[in-house]
Parts: sequence; structure tokens; C-alpha cells
Amino acid sequence: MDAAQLTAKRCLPCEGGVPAMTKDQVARHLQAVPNWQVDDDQSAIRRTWKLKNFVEAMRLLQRVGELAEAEQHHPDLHLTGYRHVAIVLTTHAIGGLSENDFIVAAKIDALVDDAA
Ligand SMILES: C[C@H](O)[C@H](O)[C@H]1CNC2=NC(N)=NC(=O)C2=N1
Repeated sequence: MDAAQLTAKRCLPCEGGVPAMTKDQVARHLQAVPNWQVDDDQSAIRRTWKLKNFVEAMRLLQRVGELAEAEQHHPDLHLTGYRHVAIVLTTHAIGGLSENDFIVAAKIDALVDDAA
């Protein structure tokens, strides 16, 4: 799995009824988004940033929010200490990770790379 394969996809609506990814599936998908860390219980992936200032941090959150709405898959967004952003992806409907989380992670990485 590489990042281009993920960014080419769209999130599929998830209302439960499908199993969360196994540890092996998570490991394979993580190769495409190596800047993300998986929680010990395999239920979420997260990435953190320290931005230059508050405005840049808010800008990142705004862009990620628009992406999430477009994909209809929504990460948890955290802003702490005025310029530290943490984004956590999990599929709430299944209480674990699905491909949607990795699609959004890859698209967030692409946004951030664009802005760099
Ligand atoms: C039908 C629609 O895809 C679902 O309600 C979505 C909306 N966004 C979501 N986002 C996340 N992170 N998990 C979900 O289970 C979820 N459900």
C-alpha cells in the first residue's frame, strides 16, 4: 500500500457492521502514512504538529475540517498550547480502524506537504 493508492480513493460511508482492521492490515496501511502513530490497542492513528503560530494552527484545522466534510469521515481535532495540533483518526461506527482512516490520513499528509 502506498500513499498515492490511498489518496486516489474516496471514503465509503461507514455505519458499522464491518470488522475493524486487524493488526496486520493496520501495519500494511501504515507503510503509506509513516508519520502517523498507531495507538497500542490498534483503535486509532494520530499525528501531531507544532505550528509556527496560532493562525497557522487554525489554518491547518480549517483545511482538515473541509477535507473531512468532503470525505464524510471526521477526525478528532485537538488544539492545545495555542499552536500544537493533534489529529486522531478512528472509525467511530466500528470502534476501530477502517480504510477510511488511512484515506483521510494520506489526504491530510498531502495537504500538509502542499503547504510546506
Ligand atoms: C454515514 C457516515 O459516513 C457516517 O455517519 C460517518 C460520518 N463520519 C464519521 N467519522 C468517523 N471518524 N467515524 C465514523 O464512524 C463516521 N461516520
